[in-house]
Formats: sequence, C-alpha cells, structure tokens
Amino acid sequence: MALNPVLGKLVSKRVVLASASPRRQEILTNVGLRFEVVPSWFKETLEKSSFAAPYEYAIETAKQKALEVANRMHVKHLRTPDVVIGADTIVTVDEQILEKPVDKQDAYRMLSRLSGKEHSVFTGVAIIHCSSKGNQLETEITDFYEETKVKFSDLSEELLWEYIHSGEPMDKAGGYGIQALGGMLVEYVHGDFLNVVGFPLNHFCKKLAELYYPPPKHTVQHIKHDSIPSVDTFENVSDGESESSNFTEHKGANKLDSSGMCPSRPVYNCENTSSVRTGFTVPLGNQNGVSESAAKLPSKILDLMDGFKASKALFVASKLKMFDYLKNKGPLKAVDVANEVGTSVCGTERLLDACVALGLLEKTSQGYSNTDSANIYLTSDGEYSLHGYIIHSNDHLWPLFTNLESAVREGSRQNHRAFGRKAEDLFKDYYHSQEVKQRFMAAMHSIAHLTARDLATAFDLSQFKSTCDLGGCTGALAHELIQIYPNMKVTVFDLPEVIANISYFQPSEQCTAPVTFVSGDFFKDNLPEADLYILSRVLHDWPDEKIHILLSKISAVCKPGSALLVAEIVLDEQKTHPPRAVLQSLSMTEGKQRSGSEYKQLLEKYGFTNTQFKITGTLLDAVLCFKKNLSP
Ligand SMILES: O=c1[nH]cc([C@@H]2O[C@H](COP(=O)(O)OP(=O)(O)OP(=O)(O)O)[C@@H](O)[C@H]2O)c(=O)[nH]1
Repeated sequence: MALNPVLGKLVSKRVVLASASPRRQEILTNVGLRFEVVPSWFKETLEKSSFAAPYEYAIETAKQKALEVANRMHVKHLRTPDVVIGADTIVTVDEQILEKPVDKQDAYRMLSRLSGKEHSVFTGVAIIHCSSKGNQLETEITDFYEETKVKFSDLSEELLWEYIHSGEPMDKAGGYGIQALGGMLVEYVHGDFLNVVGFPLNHFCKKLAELYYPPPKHTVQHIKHDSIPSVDTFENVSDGESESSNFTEHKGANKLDSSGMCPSRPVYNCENTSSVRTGFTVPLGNQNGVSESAAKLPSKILDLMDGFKASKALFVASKLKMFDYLKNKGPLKAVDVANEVGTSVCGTERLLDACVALGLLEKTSQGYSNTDSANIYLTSDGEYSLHGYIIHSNDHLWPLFTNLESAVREGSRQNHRAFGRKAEDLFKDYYHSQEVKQRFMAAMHSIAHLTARDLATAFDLSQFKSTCDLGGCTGALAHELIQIYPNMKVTVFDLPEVIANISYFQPSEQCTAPVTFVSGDFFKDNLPEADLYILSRVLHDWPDEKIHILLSKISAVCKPGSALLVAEIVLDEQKTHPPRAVLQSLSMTEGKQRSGSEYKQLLEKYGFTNTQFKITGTLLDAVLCFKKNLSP
C-alpha cells in the first residue's frame, strides 16, 4: 500500500511490540503491521533528574523496555525476534515530568496542573534489531522522540473530578486520553496527534525508511525529506541508476512493495536524463501529456474491469512456474523462460511484460527477474508461498466464478456447470485423486501458514496446556503455536486422507516439540481432549445443520473454563466489509460468512461466553470464547 510502504519491509520479520498499551497495538495494527505483543517488565523508575532533557528520559525508558523483552525472549529460547519496538509517553509541564497517575488524587494533581495551559507530550521510541550470534544476543538500537504541544481549556474542579471518576485517566500519561473523553479538555494540538495517544506513527515510518532505504549520494536533492517515502521512491533512488534514455516512467513502475501490496498509481518526476520519483503524488496528466480529466476517470471501475485479466495473468504465470524459474535462474530473457517452460516466445514475452506491469516482476536489460514479493509469496518454495492457493484459485474458483451469473440466478453452487459434477461428487475427488487432494491441501496450507502468526498471537493463549486444531490440515497453525507457546501440546485432528498426506508440508527442521496428528471426522468421531479447541476457516464452509453437530460436540467435550478459538473473516454488522469475505460468499457454498454479533450469538447458543474479537485487518480475524461455568 502506498501509504505505509516502509512497513512492508517488516513483513517477513518477527516483530515484537514490547508494550502493554492497547493504543500502541491498535495504531500499529491499523496500518497492517504484523507483530506479537510481549509487554515489557521493565519498571519505569529511571532517575529523572539524571537526564538533561525530558525526551532523553522517554527515549531511555523506551529503550530499556524493548531491551528487557529482547533479552527475555532470547534467554527463554523462544525464537529471537528480529525487531523489538518499545515506547514511552510522558507529559511535561512547568519542567515537571508526568507519567501515569498512581491514584485518583494523583490524577487530580496532574490534570489541575495542565488546566488552562499548554504542555508537551513526548514519546520516546526504540527500534531494536536483534540477531543471535552463538548464544549471544546482538542488538542494533535506533531511537527517536516526537514532541506534540497540547493546550487544555480552563477546567473546573467539578469537571476534573467527573472526568477522573470516569476511570479514563488511570493508565494514561498525564492522566488523560486525548482519543476519548479527554479530547473534550483540549483546546488545540500542535503536532502529531498519534504521538499524544502513545505512538508517533509518522516519525516511526520515517525512521524505518531511513533504516531500510538509506538515501544514496547523488539523488538526495530530489526527495522531499519530510514526507514518508513510498517504497518505489526509495528503491528506485537507492538503485542509484540513471536511465540512459529519456523515458518518463521508471521501469519499476507499480512494483509490489514487499508487503505484497501494489502502490495505487505510479508517479514520476523526471529531470534531465534521470528518472527519480518524488515522495508525493503528481497527477499523471502533468507528466506525460494525458489531460487532467484522465485523472478523473473512474479508476476504481477501470481497475475492476481489468481485474480478471490481472488475476488470470498471475494464475498462469504461477501455473507455468515462471516465478520459480526466475528465482533460481533469473534474470532471464523471454526466450529463455519460454524454453524452460515450453511455451511460445511471443506469448511468454507478453505474459512476462504483463507481470512487470502488475508489479510482480522487474525488467532490466539483462531480462526479467522476481521482485522481493514474488520470491516470498509467489514461488512454490517461498517463505510465505501462496502458490498453492493461487493454483486452487485458477483450477477451482475460476471455473466457479465463470458461472457466477447462473449462480446468482439460481442461488446455488455451480459445480455441475464448472466441473460437470455435483459438489458432493466433486468432494469425493478429494478422496480419490491424489493430485486434487494435494492441490487442495497446498491451498489450505498456503493460507494457514501465512496467517498462523497473527492467529497464534491474536490472544495470549499461554494459559492453555493442550490445544486441538480441528481440521488443522497440514499443521501450519499448530507448529506456530508450539513456537510461541513451547509448553503447549498441540494436536491436529483431520480426516485420515488428509493426515496421510501431511509429510510434504512439515517444517524441515523441528526445533520444537512435535505436533501430534490424529485422524478422524469431526462430525462423527470422538474429539481429542484439550483445553483449547480451534476451528480455523471451518464454520463459514458448512450449513447450519453441520455446524450444529460440530459445535454441540465441541461444547460437550469442553470443560468449564476451556475455550474455543474461531478463525474466520468477521464481517462488519452491515455485512458488506471486508470485501474478501463478501466476494468469497459468491462461490455459494452452503455455509456463510458471519458478522461479529452473529458469531457471538452462535457461540453462546453452545455455551460459549465472554466472546472476544481480534480484528487483525489481515486475512483472518480471531474470535476467542470460553465454555461457561456450570451453574451451581
Ligand atoms: O492522550 C493519551 N495519552 C496517553 C495515553 C496512553 O498513556 C500510556 C503511557 O504510558 P507508557 O508510555 O508508560 O505505556 P504503558 O501503557 O504503560 O505501556 P508499556 O507497556 O509500553 O509501558 C500509553 O498506554 C498511551 O497509549 C493515551 O491513551 N492517550
């Protein structure tokens, strides 16, 4: 995404937020960062008077918070994180540092000091890059601070006490939450609002950009330093290459950033013979003679009109394993790719160029090569390979969606039209055809592996000693759970036909306790005992009768206090967002996507209460609920 491109650099790293602050978690989650939360145990007791300036105190505290977590995770032989982020927010007024109030009286003391005055809010941030050399933790620390000025109105004693009794001030620096009721006390804010809330997101992104895209020597004057650069801007700039011809569009146009997202529209700023992008948007018309009105074209609609061509280009390039060849042998010319794959040269060249246009490949004078994202997501052995799901989309979903019109007219699945067989018969193929079974499992594995970290860390699951992932297929989530909770015993329960084919998908090095695989049918057989059951991408696929059988069985084996973790895309209450879920519904399975309140209601029906939601903003959301204690 063009707005938060530098965060894409963290996508393949294990990122830990060393903070218990729900606001910091929310700010970072909202921009799509994938991270685990490990609150720091560092006590905020540094001697304030030993610091020359208040921000130095905030930075040092942030650093100590992050270091404590990095050391603890390293010592505990959890996988050492790649990046640990710590933060500390303080308020200063009249040269005094205010932190979180210890009690209501303290909150009153703070707020009455702030009344009618301007004060400063400083957040110190530490970004620690960790590595493990031998048994030693090595760290590289980057830190910074941000200051925001806030002015309070004159506040009466009565209003202050009313605010304090709301309970809001207690866990907040300076005793107020600007994002909630505390916002009513504020006359003005000068600077970054999110800095006051607890995390200076803009400055953080700039720091990451500095770290991951250090500006090269010759091109710096073209970059607008106070804007967050797009990945393309900095990748292009840091290539340090001047193109030899006077072309207006850089060859890396529309390249995927490493989060796999594509900047919405490439923007270029040409000077002399070099092609250097600025960090801000210039209408296309200003650059290449296209009239201003072109910019007003309904670009979203045009994109949708072409969307199917783009999908199919991705599917075919994946199916022909072009990304695999390019990873191993690239850069390659079209003719070499055609020879490897056994395709026509002209057709291959067109497809490769289309992949460049879509940001999946790069093209230079040496030939075509993969982008970082293609290596990670599109090759069949990539770290977070989606290859299996892409092939499933091509071979299974594409034919179904080709018959969408009939599906909508008839309100039913179109397997008979797409595959010449009824859905039930088709399902039997999974049992009989090894190829189809492997394809389906590869597709499930792709998504499970990609989402495993988010799901495993969506809630603190350390209280559960035994977990059973029902329909857990290849065990991708199970392996992640054991990495994160080394004391947890995890069982995957799935059909015998599935369990018989898992070996290909197991991690090459087993550095944790093994996952146990148990064969069975969760609609018919006894379920293994566990404190926590998981249903990931199961409920949306089945009709109500089947769900009734499954949830009744889980409820019956769950002891009070045991829990059920459901992983699905949770719809908003209007049931129109997010689009992924709504579009998925169009395949007209007998199951359905549900909103948060629908999941809550469904789970309550089977004795699960205290339902908590974690909307991850990524591929799957998490819903955790607990089996009700028996009434006395
Ligand atoms: O307007 C707002 N101002 C401040 C906050 C919240 O206040 C706290 C600041 O405390 P600290 O930096 O020590 O962070 P903790 O919450 O203790 O978490 P750590 O585990 O990171 O130490 C912070 O939560 C801000 O979000 C606010 O919400 N609004």
